[in-house]
Amino acid sequence: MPDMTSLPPIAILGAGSMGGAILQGIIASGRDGGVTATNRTREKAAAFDGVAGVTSIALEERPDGNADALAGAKVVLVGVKPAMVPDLLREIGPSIRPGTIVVSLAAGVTIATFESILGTEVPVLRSMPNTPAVVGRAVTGLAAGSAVSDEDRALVRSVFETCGAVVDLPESQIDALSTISGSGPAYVFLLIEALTEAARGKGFTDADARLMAEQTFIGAAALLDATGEDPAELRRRVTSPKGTTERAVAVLADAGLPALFAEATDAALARARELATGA
Ligand SMILES: NC(=O)C1=CN([C@@H]2O[C@H](COP(=O)(O)OP(=O)(O)OC[C@H]3O[C@@H](n4cnc5c(N)ncnc54)[C@H](OP(=O)(O)O)[C@@H]3O)[C@@H](O)[C@H]2O)C=CC1
Ligand SMILES: O=C(O)[C@@H]1CCC=N1
Repeated sequence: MPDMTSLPPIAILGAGSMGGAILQGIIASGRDGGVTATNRTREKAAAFDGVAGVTSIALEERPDGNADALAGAKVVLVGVKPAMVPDLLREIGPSIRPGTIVVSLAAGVTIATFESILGTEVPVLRSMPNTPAVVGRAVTGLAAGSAVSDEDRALVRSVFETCGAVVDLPESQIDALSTISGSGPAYVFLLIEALTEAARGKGFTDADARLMAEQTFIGAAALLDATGEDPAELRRRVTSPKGTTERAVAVLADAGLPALFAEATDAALARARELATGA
């Protein structure tokens, strides 16, 4: 039986692409115990106006909104851009009550940076979710700082489990995970865009090109999900010996696709290390 116990009250400071995706995942799970979301502008806050269980605050209307959001929250998700994290932590530090758990969504920013501003007694975790949280299919990496108890960690894990799968890992591996699953949806969408472009190039209408490319990705992912088979075996079943797919796959293999992904993820990792220094 799925766990339907209510989550504690949660604050999401910065409910944009990622914080907003988690918010939607939590609400869709039906397990929310009340979520307060803040954004700078009214335009962004409006996305969650009227959503049951959500209090959506625009800081341009309510400048103390972040502190207000913290008032009743047990878990605080920090969802602003990495460069904005230190200023936000300095702002909210005085409002953090004993027992409040702070969880970063930010790429690169270390637990040590959080602790240097909030104090080492505040429980801090780093998470690295991805946007399929919206549909409950996220992968979230979770790393805990030294002030985090087993109970805190289990609670935060249960928050992210409403949005999909959770991988516990040491902080030293979270940037590497980010290059795979954090950024990964973008790689998949890029591949879909490229296949759509190839279809347009073969004379298909925009609508047909999109349908062919998008439904092929969705169908292939659903097949993988439903069968649990090795992707290499599923690929083999499409690739008839001396057939057409074999020729196409040979072109992609000759282009060094695995090496390209290794290079791309290395570049993402290097950027995460820059972000850690505030660059
Ligand atoms: N996008 C993704 O797929 C992923 C992102 N992340 C991380 O999530 C974080 C947010 O990224 P993303 O969601 O893409 O960025 P967005 O710009 O979409 O979201 C950031 C949000 O923060 C709001 N904001 C700005 N300043 C404040 C403030 N002082 N207090 C409260 N809210 C504020 C912004 O509101 P407004 O627009 O009104 O200014 C905006 O809605 C980053 O640290 C990123 O590394 C992690 C994993 C995946
Ligand atoms: O691009 C970024 O920096 C964030 C982290 C992973 C996905 N988006």
